[in-house]
Amino acid sequence: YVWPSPKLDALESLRFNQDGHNSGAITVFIEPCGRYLFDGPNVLNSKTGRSDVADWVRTAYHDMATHNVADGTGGLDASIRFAEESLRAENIGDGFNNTFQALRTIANRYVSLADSLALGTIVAIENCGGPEIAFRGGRVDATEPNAPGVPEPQQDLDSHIAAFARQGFTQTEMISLVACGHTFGGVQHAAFPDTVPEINDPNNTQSAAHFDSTFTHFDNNVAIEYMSDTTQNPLVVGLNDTTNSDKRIFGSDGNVTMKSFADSPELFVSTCADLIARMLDTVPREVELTEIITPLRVKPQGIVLSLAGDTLKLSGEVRLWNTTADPQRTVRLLWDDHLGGTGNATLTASGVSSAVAGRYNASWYTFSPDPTNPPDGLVLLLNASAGITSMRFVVDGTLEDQGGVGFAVQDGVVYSETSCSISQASPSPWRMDVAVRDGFNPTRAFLERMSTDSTGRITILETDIARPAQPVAVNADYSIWSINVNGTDAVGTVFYSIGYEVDGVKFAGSNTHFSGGLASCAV
Ligand code: HEM
Repeated sequence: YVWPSPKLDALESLRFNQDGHNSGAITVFIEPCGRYLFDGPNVLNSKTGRSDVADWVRTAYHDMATHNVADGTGGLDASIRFAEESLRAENIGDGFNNTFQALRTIANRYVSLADSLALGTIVAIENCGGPEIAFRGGRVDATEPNAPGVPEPQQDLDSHIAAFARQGFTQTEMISLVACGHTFGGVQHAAFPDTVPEINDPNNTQSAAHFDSTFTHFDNNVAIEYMSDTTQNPLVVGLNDTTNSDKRIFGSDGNVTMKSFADSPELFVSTCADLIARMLDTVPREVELTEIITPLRVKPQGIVLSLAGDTLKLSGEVRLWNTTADPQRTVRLLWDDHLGGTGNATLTASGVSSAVAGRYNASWYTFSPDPTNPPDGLVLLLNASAGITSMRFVVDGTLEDQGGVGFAVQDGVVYSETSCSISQASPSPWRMDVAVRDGFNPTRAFLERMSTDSTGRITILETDIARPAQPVAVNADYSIWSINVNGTDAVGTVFYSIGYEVDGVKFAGSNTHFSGGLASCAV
């Protein structure tokens, strides 16, 4: 895709900025793989017998398992967040709540809760020994619970085959997908007291009986231990044969599939990569997923423009995919302006990141002319009359301009540094000044504020900024539109971006502002 595309940019960042610079939003919960959210931030390897990875993978399956291929209902749509669904007997346990407590933090206006569940599952599996999994975005959060339909261990083989067929999977795929999932985690005493006894182990305080000996990591031990009769899988060797669903499922083709997985880790890896991707891409019929998201080779990030008098301040970074730090590399930014001119700056290395358990690396460069000297050294100063229309990069002499289209930048509506604090009351009212470029002619400008609706979906509330009858010119090229932010809207924890509409097309603000640090309007 071509940058900028706010939704794909946001999904791509979560997908591919996994560790290191500008990353960690997901991996903080699953590195190391023995982490468990309910332990709090200081415990690296849980002594509960639980892990976030296992909770997320199980949540993804249970959320998807409501799908009905015949009528296209159900699927991965975060409907399991509704208490009515998560409290059903088929969804016993606190793992679903745990999962959304963590992954809700990465959801935003571009990333639905369902996409965050898919992203979390993929990033967790990739970083805990598993394969790279193709990711598509665009899942839509359900507004109500789905019909029941998650398989339960006491059900017979025929009903499991029928349940997976309804979800869109053959019997062989059922065997495989259960093995791919049950390489993580186990069965807990609290949820299944008749299947799993209490064991009073200080290193397994929730008495979890694990499916294989490497329960925080993806590997084919679930198959090796099953085939060699050394398995402790409580759904295979449980005392109550009625709940030995893995035994019935794994053995249902004479162990052909499980033997093939025990014999070939490569086959297990490739089969699971395909089936987990299909599981995550099983969505209600009306949902259209994006293409598989691949990393942009050169990607600007965090581009911010603001106006201060006759100067436009530009800050941001660029990520060079598939590169490592290299002091010899030179990266230059060229920007084209409204007057037909071009500016340029040499960028400074700002960090490195990695993804998919270190299989990919990226290096980052900041636009800051002098990163060690804030605040002035952090921004490039552009002449406001000339402005900016698009960017290009030159990496070691090679032009990077997205095949000639450049990296478009919009300077028609920007935050103005004349924004100010009206009073020190608490919450303290403030005035947001928005600078609108003469001739840009937006039909509307508005404040955007992230909110959640009654079903927990992220929405954007808009407040129109009135077009002034007599616009105040801030310089020869920009006029100010203002809005006062008062009352509870002005509390310092509420952040606003600036949206606008041109020729019937809405543009979202990319960076946020709040009352903190503003000078007094009176001065
Ligand atoms: C017939 C199908 C299935 C049955 C009957 C089944 C049954 C179970 C049961 C009883 C548990 C214990 C839950 C608890 O104690 O809270 C469990 C855990 C788990 N299941 Fe399944 N499962 C099935 C399919 C799957 C599939 C297809 C996946 C994913 C691809 C999956 C992933 C998991 C994971 C990761 C856990 C561990 C959760 C943890 O340790 O917190 N399961 N499953």
